[in-house]
Amino acid sequence: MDVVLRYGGVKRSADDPDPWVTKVRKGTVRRVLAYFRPHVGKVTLFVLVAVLEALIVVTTPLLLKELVDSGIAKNDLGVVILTASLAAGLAVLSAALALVSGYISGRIGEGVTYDLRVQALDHVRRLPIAFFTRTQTGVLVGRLHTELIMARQQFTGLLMAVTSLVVVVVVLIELFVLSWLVAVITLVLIPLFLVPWIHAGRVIQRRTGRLMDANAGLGGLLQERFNVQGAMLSKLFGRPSEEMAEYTDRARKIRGIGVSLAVYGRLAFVMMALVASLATAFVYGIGGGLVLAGAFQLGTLVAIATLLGRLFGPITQLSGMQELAQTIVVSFSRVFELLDLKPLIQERPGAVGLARNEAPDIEFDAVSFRYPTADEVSLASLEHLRAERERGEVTPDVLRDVSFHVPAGTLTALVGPSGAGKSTITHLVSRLYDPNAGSVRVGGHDLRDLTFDSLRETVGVVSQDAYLFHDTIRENLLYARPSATEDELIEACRGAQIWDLIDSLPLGLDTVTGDRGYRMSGGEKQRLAIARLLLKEPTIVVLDEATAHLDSESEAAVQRALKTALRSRTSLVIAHRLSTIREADQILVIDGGGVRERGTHDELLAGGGLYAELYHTQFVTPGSNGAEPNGTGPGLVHHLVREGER
Ligand SMILES: Nc1ncnc2c1ncn2[C@@H]1O[C@H](COP(=O)(O)OP(=O)(O)OP(=O)(O)O)[C@@H](O)[C@H]1O
Repeated sequence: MDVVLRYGGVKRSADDPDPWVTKVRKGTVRRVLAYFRPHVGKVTLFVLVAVLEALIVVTTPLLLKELVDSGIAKNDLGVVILTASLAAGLAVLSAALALVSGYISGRIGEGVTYDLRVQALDHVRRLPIAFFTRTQTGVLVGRLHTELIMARQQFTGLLMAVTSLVVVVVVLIELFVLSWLVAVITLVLIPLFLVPWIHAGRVIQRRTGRLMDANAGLGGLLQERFNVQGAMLSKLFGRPSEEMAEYTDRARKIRGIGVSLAVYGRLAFVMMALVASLATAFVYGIGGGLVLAGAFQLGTLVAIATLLGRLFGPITQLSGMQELAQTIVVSFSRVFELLDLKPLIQERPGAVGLARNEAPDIEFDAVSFRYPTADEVSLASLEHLRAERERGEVTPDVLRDVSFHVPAGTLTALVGPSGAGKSTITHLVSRLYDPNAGSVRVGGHDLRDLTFDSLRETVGVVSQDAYLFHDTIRENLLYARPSATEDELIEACRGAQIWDLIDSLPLGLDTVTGDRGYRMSGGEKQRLAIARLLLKEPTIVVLDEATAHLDSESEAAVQRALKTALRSRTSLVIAHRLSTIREADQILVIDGGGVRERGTHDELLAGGGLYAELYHTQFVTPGSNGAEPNGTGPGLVHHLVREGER
């Protein structure tokens, strides 16, 4: 049977949209325990140390008993010194053992969390791009990082609770041996002591869950708004006062929960100390009477009082044990949820590599494609909006029966209206997605038969908005080929027409590009991306030309860089510039998910179809931006876009 738990163990209904609600599947506990298997040696050692610690806890009161009854009462200084020294020695040993058990529990907790984290990171890395397009980054990072840190902390608590269990059992046995009456009274007092503690504990647990929600909410918002693109959008379009009000509101909520948590935390400890003191006073009262009545000696009373002082701490730890265990199971099951997500795109066993020496051709054979639905690729709990999923989302066909051939070493330009499917075609070439019908072949091999490594080496992609890591130019370039020498880096930068700029910077290749490359201009970023591509030396280039207007100097530089990049490679270019379109060996006019026209610029013009019609209205009619002597400007494509939107 499936169990629905709120993070931290409070039950909620199954249809509760709270992101902290997690369905814990049957068998999860066994799966969690499996992670302890490699650490069995350490767990055994930990239990042994716990038993030793418990034995010290119960031995010290016996020494005190001897000190009082055989030393002080019988006026024997030797016994007093011996028992006091032994008690001091045990105290030192106990402190040392506490350190050892802290170390072992840390090693176990960290070890188990490490294993799970590495496994999860490796798995998420393999998930298809569709997963990342659906998932809210902040929530994913939270699950792989923050929640696991929390689980690790709970581990330490749980292992401490194991020590406490041993201590409580041993102390109770000794209490019975010393005085069954006091032991029975203690057993009666324990529930009295536990009720307020458990109540405060539940409130704390609930509010901690709410605090995590609130923190995650603010964290997600900040991640979205404070990255460069978010900050830019908010500066250009944002409503500062409303945004500030939202931050303040969320921060206020966190403050409110934080204060109440501090109060409840303190209250719990005050209550614990109070009940423990009351119980001790009570036991002293009864025990004192029993000593006077001659039922037992003073030393026994001292031993009992000392034992009691050591009983309540471990009991409080034990009371939280179940919730700690539940929290661990829930955090693990949230990671298991990710691990159970099967990557849609996988390398098949026996996949082959492509020969690297010459450029292969590309062939689309009756390809149909629709983007995967949320249910196929992601988890509802990682998506911010779940409306689509709840409505039983169906995704429409984006490509229908697309067939074309890009001969080796030639350039094919894709043009067409916005949303026609051009980018989707390029995604299929780099196998970001697999087609639903038909096949995409490179060098005669279906992409699904090739190894990922081989495909990555063969296909190089330059997107419109080139992504750069927040690192130096050098590191960004080396990402494509870590073994590249300084000379190779410079040569690639020269080929990409970016070397003069880099050379003029005070730090040269060691200049930091800024978050997502925001310190570079659009043209510079694209040229850096081209340099990265040149270093990688792919035999197929997939390029999405920038639509943004560059100044004529950058424009010319990008064009020259592209010439180098595309030379003797098989190229598929989403073309936005007339110069590229004119130079293409073949133009495919994509419309409504299919190839509407195909041919060279001259053939298509001569054919008098849509392309020709658009070319004439856009470039030849009086008053248009016309002849475009340098062949730049996205006029034709923009016109095609408008046509597609009509
Ligand atoms: N990740 C995605 N998930 C679902 N649908 C998508 C996704 N990406 C694109 N689409 C849809 O697929 C269709 C084709 O999009 P695509 O990006 O291929 O068009 P395009 O021709 O490249 O357009 P543009 O010139 O505006 O970039 C569009 O209707 C788009 O909304």
